[in-house]
Amino acid sequence: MTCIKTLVAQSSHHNATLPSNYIHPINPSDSVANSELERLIPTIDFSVLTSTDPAQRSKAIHDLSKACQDWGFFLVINHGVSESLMKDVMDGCYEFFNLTDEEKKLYEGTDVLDPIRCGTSFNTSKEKIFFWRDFLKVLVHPDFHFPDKPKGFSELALEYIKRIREIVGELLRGISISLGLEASYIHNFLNLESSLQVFVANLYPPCPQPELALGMPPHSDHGLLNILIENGVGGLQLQHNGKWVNVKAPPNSFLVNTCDHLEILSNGRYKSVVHRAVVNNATTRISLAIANGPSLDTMVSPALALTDDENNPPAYAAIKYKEYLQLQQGNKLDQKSILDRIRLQKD
Ligand SMILES: O=C(O)CCC(=O)C(=O)O
Ligand SMILES: [Fe+2]
Repeated sequence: MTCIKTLVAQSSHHNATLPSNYIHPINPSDSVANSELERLIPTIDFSVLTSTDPAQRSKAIHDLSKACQDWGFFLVINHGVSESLMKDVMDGCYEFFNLTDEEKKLYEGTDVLDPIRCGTSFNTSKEKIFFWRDFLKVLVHPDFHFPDKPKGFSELALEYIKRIREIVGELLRGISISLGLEASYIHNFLNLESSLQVFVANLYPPCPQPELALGMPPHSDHGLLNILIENGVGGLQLQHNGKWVNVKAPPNSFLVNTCDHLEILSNGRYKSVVHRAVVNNATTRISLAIANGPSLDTMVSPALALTDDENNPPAYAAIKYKEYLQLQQGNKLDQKSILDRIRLQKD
């Protein structure tokens, strides 16, 4: 399967049209919201969340709780990760995608749980219509794997994912408290000492007919929190009250979305947000998402303290994270289809 980068390089620039196996029937009800809504996306100031002043900290936890409940999405600012590390790791992604097809072929992988996998679309073995996206996915925690090219990329990535893990740890402490649980509840219950972290770099080259294509379909993510940065070219949209809201990260901020296992753990209080990536015909977009989940062999179920048999029965069946991940990565990416499989009927 040819990656998009090569496909674009091979096609003539004049009168380029989108190959028919990339044309998606666009749903006309998929309306894009006006930019007003975009300005309402919540922002969490990380320095306030980690403040030693209890009043400041509880205000930030309250904001975090509202962001998770109302949006499933927020920006994080003042997180302490240096601009140069963020830039260097993004440059590494760019250089990785610039390796030759032969070099990248070494990292292709065959199984959805292979530690290093690069490819195109989402899961070409299950798709008839493809997405305008190339990717690199690497399992980087609890064991660190990484491609050995380009030179120096692996060291940068290791430093970056460590910092992300610290930030995710703090966010999840705040989220535990906001759910009325002990600060360390999520960490202990989901064995975050050996949490799964996946490094996902996405490349969206310019597309000849962007209105007919999609970079990624509407979907939610596995895991707890996904931390995303991008190269200043917008394309991410999230679903909010039935509309698609464009999201663009202000320089040096993180885009954070809540994922399926937080929805399960919170018994539906914090729903994973559906999002997609659209493409453009002018500029290459790169995004880097770090997926942060439970440890692979954890059975995830709604927290006991958040359920009761009478008014609030468990809304999701318990499932091992590894099994969920295999289902999500091994099928077509489609809305919340895997979460829907484990929803329990409410009478
Ligand atoms: O590139 C983006 O903005 C979205 C990426 C994404 O949704 C993912 O990697 O799961
Ligand atoms: Fe995603």
